[in-house]
Amino acid sequence: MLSQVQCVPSSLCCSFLSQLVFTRLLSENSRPQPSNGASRDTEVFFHGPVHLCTAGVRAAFVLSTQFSQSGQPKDYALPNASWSQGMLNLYNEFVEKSKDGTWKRIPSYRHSSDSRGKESYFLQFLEGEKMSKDTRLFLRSLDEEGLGFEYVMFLNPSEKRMVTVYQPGPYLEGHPGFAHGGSTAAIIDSTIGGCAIFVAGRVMTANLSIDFKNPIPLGSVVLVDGKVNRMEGRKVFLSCQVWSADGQTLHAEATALFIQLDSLSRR
Ligand SMILES: CCCCCCCCCCCCCCCC(=O)SCCNC(=O)CCNC(=O)[C@H](O)C(C)(C)COP(=O)(O)OP(=O)(O)OC[C@H]1O[C@@H](n2cnc3c(N)ncnc32)[C@H](O)[C@@H]1OP(=O)(O)O
Repeated sequence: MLSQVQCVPSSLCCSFLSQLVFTRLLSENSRPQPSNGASRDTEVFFHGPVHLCTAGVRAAFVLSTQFSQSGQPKDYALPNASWSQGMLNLYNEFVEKSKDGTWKRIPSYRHSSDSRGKESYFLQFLEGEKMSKDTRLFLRSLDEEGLGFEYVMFLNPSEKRMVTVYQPGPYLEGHPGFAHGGSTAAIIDSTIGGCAIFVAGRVMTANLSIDFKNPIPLGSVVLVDGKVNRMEGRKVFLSCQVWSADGQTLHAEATALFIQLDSLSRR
């Protein structure tokens, strides 16, 4: 694990740069788009066939990490090589529970603009808004598998409940060996955010209160279990618990208030 972590910064850097080069070789519509100014630097950096070859290999890798074989945006809420056996076990458990329709796996994309179609809530959320292709969803912002947020959400519509099977990676470190509390807040916010969206459509977090009970070891697997408790007008009240995979350790408890939005146009 250590060697993997140590080699990642340069690998991420290469990946980023080769993304930029690759976008120059593809049509304007290809993703990801280079950021402003960076492409000029990249042009200089990648002079010469060796660099271009390296860039091509890296670009192919990056492309394969962002698109499925069908050319559709990649769904990141599916197993990958970084998932531990514990993560796979819980995933399989919920896939099994989904067979009778009680639970439903929620697909997860890197860009809000990829999340179109009937599964999408982003489209509904951003209807009429400009959907940028230059942004990334926070929890899917890293290129390499296993370094950040590895997770899959399952929705139980009748219970208004969302469970996230979550494996925090080494780039989420706070205290040595443990997940940063902010990363835990982010996965809680997203889990209950999904619940609130299911119940109330366009919402934003107004308040999130977390009691951190036990630190979460990096690389461990936890269950983030959130649900809607009640709605009062535009206010959606939720609660959430974060448990170790074996159910023996309560890592965190949270309550939250989400507010249903009338419109984003005034923002
Ligand atoms: C099938 C489904 C699949 C889904 C699959 C999804 C999977 C993937 C999910 C990813 C999900 C990402 C989830 C990220 C969620 C963010 O992280 S959102 C980002 C963080 N939040 C923000 O930036 C919000 C900033 N705040 C604001 O914009 C505004 O303050 C708000 C929250 C929209 C509220 O403003 P407002 O609409 O003007 O409402 P306002 O009149 O102030 O308040 C309404 C009521 O709420 C009360 N209230 C407001 N704020 C508070 C507060 N902090 N405390 C207590 N009461 C409050 C007010 O007192 C008022 O009460 P009443 O007088 O009606 O009784």
